[in-house]
Amino acid sequence: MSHSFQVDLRGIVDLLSHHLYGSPRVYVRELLQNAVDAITARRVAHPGAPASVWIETPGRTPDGTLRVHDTGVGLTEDQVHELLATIGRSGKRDELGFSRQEFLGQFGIGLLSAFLVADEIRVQTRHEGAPTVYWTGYSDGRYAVESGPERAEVGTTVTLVPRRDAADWLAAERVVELARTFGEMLPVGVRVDGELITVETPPWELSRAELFAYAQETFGFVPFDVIEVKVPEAGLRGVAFVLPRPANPAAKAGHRVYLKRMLLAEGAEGLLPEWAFFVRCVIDASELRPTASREALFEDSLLESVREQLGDQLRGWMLTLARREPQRLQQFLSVHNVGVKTLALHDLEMLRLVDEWWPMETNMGRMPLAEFRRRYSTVRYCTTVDEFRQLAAVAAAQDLAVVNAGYVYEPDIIERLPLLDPEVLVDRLDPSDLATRFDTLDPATDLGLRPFLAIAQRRMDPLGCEIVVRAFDPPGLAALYLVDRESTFQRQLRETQEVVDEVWAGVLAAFERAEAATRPQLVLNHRNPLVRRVTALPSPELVGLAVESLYGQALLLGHHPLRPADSALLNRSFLGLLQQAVPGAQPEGEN
Ligand SMILES: Nc1ncnc2c1ncn2[C@@H]1O[C@H](COP(=O)(O)OP(=O)(O)OP(=O)(O)O)[C@@H](O)[C@H]1O
Repeated sequence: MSHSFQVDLRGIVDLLSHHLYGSPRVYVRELLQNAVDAITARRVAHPGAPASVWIETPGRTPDGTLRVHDTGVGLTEDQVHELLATIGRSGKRDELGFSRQEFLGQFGIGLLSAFLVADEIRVQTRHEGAPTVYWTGYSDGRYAVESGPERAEVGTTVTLVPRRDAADWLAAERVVELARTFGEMLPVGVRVDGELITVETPPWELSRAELFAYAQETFGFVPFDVIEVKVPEAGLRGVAFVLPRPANPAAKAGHRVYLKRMLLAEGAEGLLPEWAFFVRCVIDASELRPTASREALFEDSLLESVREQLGDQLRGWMLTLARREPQRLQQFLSVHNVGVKTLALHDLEMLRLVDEWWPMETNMGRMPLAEFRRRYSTVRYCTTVDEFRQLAAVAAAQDLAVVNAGYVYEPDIIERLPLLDPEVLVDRLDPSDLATRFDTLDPATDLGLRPFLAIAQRRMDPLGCEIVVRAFDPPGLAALYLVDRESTFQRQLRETQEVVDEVWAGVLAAFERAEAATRPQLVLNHRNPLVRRVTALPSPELVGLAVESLYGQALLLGHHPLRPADSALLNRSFLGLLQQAVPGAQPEGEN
């Protein structure tokens, strides 16, 4: 023997209100949607049939109910039983059960959302050639069908008897606001208490000049540019507004999405590729699907294809700008370079665009990488801003052109340049290579410095640093602390070993190299007058203090991390020098 499921309507309404819909506000959307669909259905058979929807709010009706009237197709008594009173049954599917493309609704649950704000829903409806039917549904699951006076016109009136605690949701002001939010782009005129809330022209049909005004009114900014977008296979048309200010790449870009001209979401995600965070879109699509709550786009292969095509269109806009208005492209890049750089990591065209147009900081002035290559052939670069700041002037003085690739994605972009042209040479600057370009001293001077170097090296030994004296420009720079990449790695390795347990420390030890091969260098500049005086100091104690101070200053200048031993040294050398400098202090060796 077979039985039918029993449905507890209260449970279903609870499910809808707490788990499906974000807020009771959606009741306005669902009622508007049903009214518009009914008009669409009627116009299939009678294209000239009247098409209007009007809402009366409780303040305007004699019994304090909210009424939604439409001139749609109406329902017969049989349809009322089948469609209104059966949850999950929709008149908007074809014989095979597929949702029909011309309608907004598809799930057969929308009307239930009225129970979020009403205890009782009344439907008075007349289908062409059939008597008027009166249906009343209660939130406890009962419903009644009756006959009554004939409606003058074909169509439907849905009446909501407000639930006491939901009266706010039905107040005139709120209803106008919600009807406008959801329905202002609908192709059918909608009035609330006599006021027309639908717009004459939707944004995707506005002229360029009007679009700038629209963006200002809707989003509160004057866009950098407006881009028309289109994906015919999804019945999608719309506009992308380029933000005039940088957007946070981590913040999800939300777009105003309409499906068949009904608002789906003001902050819909997933419409554009993630990198396209520099635009806000307003689009309408007839073929994209909503989730059941109608608050987000359903993720399917069509949405994926839309994302790809919209991404192509935005990329195309940038490339056209590069060709026709390079100045404007540079302005755009100065605002949105992070987005474009992200794109350049995956896309050769974008890489080319960054290469040609994005002015990078270099120690020879700002210029795009392409120009840098034309002038200096090899793209030599620093990977941190600190390293660049420390070495830029010294490198320039040795005629070594260096790019500051210390900002996000720049090293990866530079490393990808050979994909554009295999001839391109890129080279990450190893600071210790710089020292090989410095001049060595003549043998006599070198010999004379031996005693000084012996004392200085003893002071540097506990710090694991090698001291050398070279001559280099600019003469104003007394000392440089140079760490090659390998020793930076080794230092990090040692620091990690100190904090991990024994097993890991053992594993990491396998990577450790002999210390001497990779010691950082403190390079003193013999062209600097102060350094020359320091090398000539008679007192070993003073030499030690001076060398320690130069070491500390070089560390600070290069923004190198200070270990506890370095901080202690800085402190000691500063106080030591102070003692030497302040008259009346204890003489050397008596402390
Ligand atoms: N104003 C109306 N005029 C004519 N028929 C209506 C009206 N409102 C509802 N109906 C009928 O009742 C059915 C159920 O409506 P309901 O809003 O619950 O679901 P739906 O619109 O089909 O789908 P969805 O859940 O996606 O909104 C509709 O398919 C339609 O046939």
